[in-house]
Amino acid sequence: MSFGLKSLRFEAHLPLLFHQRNHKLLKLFVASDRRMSEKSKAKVFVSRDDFPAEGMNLLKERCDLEIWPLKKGLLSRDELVKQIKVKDAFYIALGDKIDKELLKSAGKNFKVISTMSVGLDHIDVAAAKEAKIRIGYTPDVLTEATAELTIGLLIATSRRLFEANKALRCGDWKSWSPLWMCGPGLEGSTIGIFGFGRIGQSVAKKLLAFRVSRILYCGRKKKEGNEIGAIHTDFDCLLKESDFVIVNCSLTPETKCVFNKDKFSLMKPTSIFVNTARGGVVDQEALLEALQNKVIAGAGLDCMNPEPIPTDHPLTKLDNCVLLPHIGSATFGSRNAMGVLAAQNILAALDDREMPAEIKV
Ligand SMILES: O=C(O)[C@H](O)CO
Repeated sequence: MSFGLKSLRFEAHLPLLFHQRNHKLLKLFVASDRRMSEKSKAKVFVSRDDFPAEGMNLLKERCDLEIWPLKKGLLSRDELVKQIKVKDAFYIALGDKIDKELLKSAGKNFKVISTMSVGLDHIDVAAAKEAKIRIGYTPDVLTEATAELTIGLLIATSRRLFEANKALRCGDWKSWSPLWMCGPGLEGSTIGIFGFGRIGQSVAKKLLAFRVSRILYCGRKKKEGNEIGAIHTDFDCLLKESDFVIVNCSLTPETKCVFNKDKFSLMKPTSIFVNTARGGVVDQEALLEALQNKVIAGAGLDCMNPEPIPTDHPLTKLDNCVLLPHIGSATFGSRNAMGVLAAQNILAALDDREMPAEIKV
């Protein structure tokens, strides 16, 4: 009986012993797994140290980050060459140029470039594809912010907000004056939108609230305007007919410098030109001349060439030109969402999963 009891007691301890042994094994396994995953953590190079924290924190959980400190100055090409040899991924932004030569230096583990931008003109996408390197970008999350800024710039330019503000500060506001600081209004006007993708369409929808009379657009998308009554037209017709010409296309070899001297000369002398896309779409010298010679009435630019534009550039001297430092997507919400999406793109690519926003060529 007692033997039986002992044996029973012994047997009763068995699961415990088994559990303890397994627990030890489990602990060993977890430790070695942790060591392994630490050893095999993906190496990500981050091109500047002021990206929004939420996206960075997502990456930090799973990757070893090497972050370029801006106090060392802007990132050099040599540094990128050094980094692409030894990293698995790049987390970059607009100023970081990724060309074919650089991609040739990519090490065997390099898998993915994630840019915190919707524009891809700083990346040689075809060369990346050839090198089997995936590219993530950040569409959609900045559409509304950029469209809002476009409307803001349109009004700031046509209604001469910066000029009026400067005049007030200089003491040039002597009295209320019937025609002082007048400009064209949006109501009843014809708007021309060059590039009718996500941002162009959002700008068009917002403009309906201003009771514009017609919205013309040109670009590859021909039917997208139907729903809101916008009219697809050819480029020259858009320039000739519009009171406001808005650029919302991406910069590609086809759109490079499409706004040149000939095209500005087709526009109305009263028209306003607004660009929230890329400076490279415009022949800037031709625009400068058009503004100086009053071929067109004014321009509002959120992007130019180069960026930053030198502070003594002749465009900065013109009262009929409003310049903003590429802030189209600069709302807290958009920039944060862009940062998170850029991080999610990297994590997905490192796992060989579908990326939330991958550019396919
Ligand atoms: O391409 C982009 O994302 C914009 O130009 C910056 O937000």
